[in-house]
Amino acid sequence: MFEKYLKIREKNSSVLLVGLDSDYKRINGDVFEFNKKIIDETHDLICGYKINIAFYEKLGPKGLEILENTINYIRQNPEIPIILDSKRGDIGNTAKAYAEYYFERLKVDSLTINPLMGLDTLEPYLEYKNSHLFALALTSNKGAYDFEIPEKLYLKITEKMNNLNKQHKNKIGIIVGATNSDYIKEIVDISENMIFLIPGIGSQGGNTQELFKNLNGYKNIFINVSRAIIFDENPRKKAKEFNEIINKYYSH
Ligand SMILES: O=c1ccn([C@@H]2O[C@H](COP(=O)(O)O)[C@@H](O)[C@H]2O)c(=O)[nH]1
Repeated sequence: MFEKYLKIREKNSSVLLVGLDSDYKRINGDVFEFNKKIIDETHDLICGYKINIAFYEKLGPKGLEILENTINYIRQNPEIPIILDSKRGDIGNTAKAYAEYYFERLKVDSLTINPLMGLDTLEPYLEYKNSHLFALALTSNKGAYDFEIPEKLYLKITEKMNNLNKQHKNKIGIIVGATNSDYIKEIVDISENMIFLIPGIGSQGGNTQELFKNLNGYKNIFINVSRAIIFDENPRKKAKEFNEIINKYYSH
């Protein structure tokens, strides 16, 4: 996934990660056709797609079929990284079951995980040769102020993930929210090569200029935008606009 990321970032001059949070309640018609249109309109402007599994699980078996069809459709262009946002975290035996579905059957490039239960819960995923994980570190919601920020968990998680990333040769990244970007400075200081997956720009109101000030030139980033692109009346135009704003601050 790391190599794929570097290649497409350069090819498309983009760090934009479009989120397929395709809530059927906001879609008139077929969810797969909706995704297909977004992918057709944006594939040359993006650095990857993030698919949040919640919007597919809530449709039951049909939703999982749409999820698989969407992944297969994106995979027709094997250069594009696919991140499954499932925020899993469980004991090894259960993590192994998740890993089988995500990496053997769906064959996604990366998965979001919740590292709260400890490093042993990540091992089943890392056994796969080409697997990659994004660990929640500093989330974009106000609840980040309940535990992550006051207990400095975001720094402890970053430190552990940075070490793990060195051991596992770029198979780990972290999630850091643009809405709490003041704390990103400290994260940058202790991160070496990990990719940051950054949600919070767009519908959640994160400030792009502030974010880049705090990133202080850190290069390995994905900036996720979901609702503000996919539910716009012109997703291609919107994706271009986000890309332009981001590229005002990001030098490729
Ligand atoms: O801290 C986090 C972790 C994950 N997310 C996810 O990112 C997208 C954001 O969607 P928008 O529509 O651009 O707000 C969504 O899938 C979240 O579950 C996050 O927002 N914050």
